[in-house]
Amino acid sequence: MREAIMQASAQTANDFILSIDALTVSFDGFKAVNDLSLYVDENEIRVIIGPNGAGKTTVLDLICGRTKATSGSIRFDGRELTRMREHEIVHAGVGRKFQNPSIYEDLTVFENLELSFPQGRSVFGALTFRRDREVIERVEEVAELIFLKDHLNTDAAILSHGQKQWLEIGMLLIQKPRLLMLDEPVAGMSVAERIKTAELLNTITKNQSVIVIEHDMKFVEDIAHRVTVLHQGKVLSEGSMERVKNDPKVIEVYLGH
Ligand SMILES: Nc1ncnc2c1ncn2[C@@H]1O[C@H](COP(=O)(O)OP(=O)(O)OP(=O)(O)O)[C@@H](O)[C@H]1O
Repeated sequence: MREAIMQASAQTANDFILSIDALTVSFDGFKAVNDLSLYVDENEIRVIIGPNGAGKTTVLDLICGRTKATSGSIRFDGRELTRMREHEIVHAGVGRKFQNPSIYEDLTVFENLELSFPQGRSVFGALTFRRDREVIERVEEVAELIFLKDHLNTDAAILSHGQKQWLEIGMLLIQKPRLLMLDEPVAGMSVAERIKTAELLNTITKNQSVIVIEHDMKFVEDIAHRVTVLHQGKVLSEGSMERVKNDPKVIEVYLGH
């Protein structure tokens, strides 16, 4: 662990797409994230696991600017995120998906994706912009990635729970984030949908990095390049799934239950 941090610190910040150093957030004196350091490579899938209340969601909230750090640094693509506002962080290339899908149920799959196309977010309203070839091609490309190419004209309301989750991932992908953060993306999905979601994440990390919070260990094994185990706001263990699942400290506080 110490070795990994020393190795990480020996590299320059630019070697990582995301470098978190000595990050702390205190809520009325309670440190939900406590002197945390975490480094994510380009095109890496990092999975964060840990018991309830370990600070996993808070870390994502800090990265996307929803929660402000008490101290420490979050550098993304060479920029300091702790001083930026939420929308500036989105523009810098960080996409975040929450647990419950927030799609427009009364619009079709095509329209949901079109709405999320960056140029669609004009003051004149997303639905009025011209459906030029670039938008249509990008929507179709993303729909194929998220397994919804044959459902472009389907109302989002009648999609399965898993398809809704994919649609929301697609709405983030269309903005080409360099870092995508997903909070329990396969919760409530069927086994077949979980397998396809793993396939989707493995495909997209050819071009971007992904951080996933997950409790489903089979899914973690299928996707993780590296796993970070959080406990009481700190890194308890980090490395390959194999290494982490055999770490006695991890078994004691998390996997053994
Ligand atoms: N805004 C807040 N104000 C006060 N306490 C908070 C706030 N946000 C989080 N906490 C506390 O910080 C701790 C970490 O919460 P967090 O939601 O990050 O944990 P988690 O690892 O994501 O847990 P879970 O697996 O249950 O989602 C918890 O004790 C939580 O109650």
